[in-house]
Amino acid sequence: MTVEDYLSEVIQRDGVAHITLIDPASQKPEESVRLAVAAAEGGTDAIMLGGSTDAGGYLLDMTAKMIKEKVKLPIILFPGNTTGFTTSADCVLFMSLLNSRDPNYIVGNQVQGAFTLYKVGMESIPMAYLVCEPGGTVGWVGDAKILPRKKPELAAAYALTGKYFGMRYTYLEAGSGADAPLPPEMIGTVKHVLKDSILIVGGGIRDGKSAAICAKAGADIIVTGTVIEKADNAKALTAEIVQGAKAGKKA
Ligand SMILES: CC(C)=CCC/C(C)=C/CC/C(C)=C/CC/C(C)=C/COP(=O)(O)OP(=O)(O)O
Ligand SMILES: O=P(O)(O)OC[C@@H](O)CO
Ligand SMILES: [Mg+2]
Repeated sequence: MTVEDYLSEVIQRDGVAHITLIDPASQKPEESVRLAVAAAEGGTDAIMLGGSTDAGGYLLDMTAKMIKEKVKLPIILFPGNTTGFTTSADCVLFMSLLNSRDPNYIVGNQVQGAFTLYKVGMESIPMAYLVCEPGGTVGWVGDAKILPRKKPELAAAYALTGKYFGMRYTYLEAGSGADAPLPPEMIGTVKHVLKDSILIVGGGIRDGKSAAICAKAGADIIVTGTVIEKADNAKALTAEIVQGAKAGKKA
């Protein structure tokens, strides 16, 4: 089964899926494996690997291989540039930062990576990546024209543009470690125009309650990274966030 079909099944079954983001550059591969195992035990649905600085290469490759040995969940690449590719994963989010001012993040990195992807034949999912306020490191690195939280219709216009380009996923990003998750009004406005297209929401989600709010507002997939990397008990916190999201969707 493709990763895309697997995630669609999870969303069909539970209303929402949860993905754990691990930045291979933030810790040694052994520590990333420990986090991935804890997240899997806590009920996450997939592992995503990526970072906006020092995005890939040897550490990414080692981390993906070692996680694959211990965790049965799909490993999805979330590349900051072409170094974010490794054949040791199952799928890549082939994304365009649509609200970037830098053509390299809209299409340039993708052109550089296209033939690698063609030759290895890895599954890829076309995705509109939209960086919203505050935007964090990725907003700076990706030279984004940050989408204001109080103007959800601007984010919705970008999301529709991605959809009309044929992108099946849209990722509404507040930036890793954002003080607060994106407002439900923004998530709801974007999901309203996307209809059946998949909406990922991430950045600043730290507990079950905020995961529930994002899911109820319209997120199909919730991503958490920073909190899990910093948690004393990554398994328990993942379980709280996963259960919060899934219960929130049904509420
Ligand atoms: C498809 C290909 C080959 C490349 C895509 C290139 C694009 C569009 C990149 C977008 C801009 C960018 C730098 C994205 C990185 C996304 C990412 C992995 C962010 C999250 O990483 P964390 O480690 O949580 O946070 P940091 O930002 O602190 O690293
Ligand atoms: O690290 P956090 O704040 O959970 O953000 C996750 C993800 O949206 C970052 O790309
Ligand atoms: Mg990082």
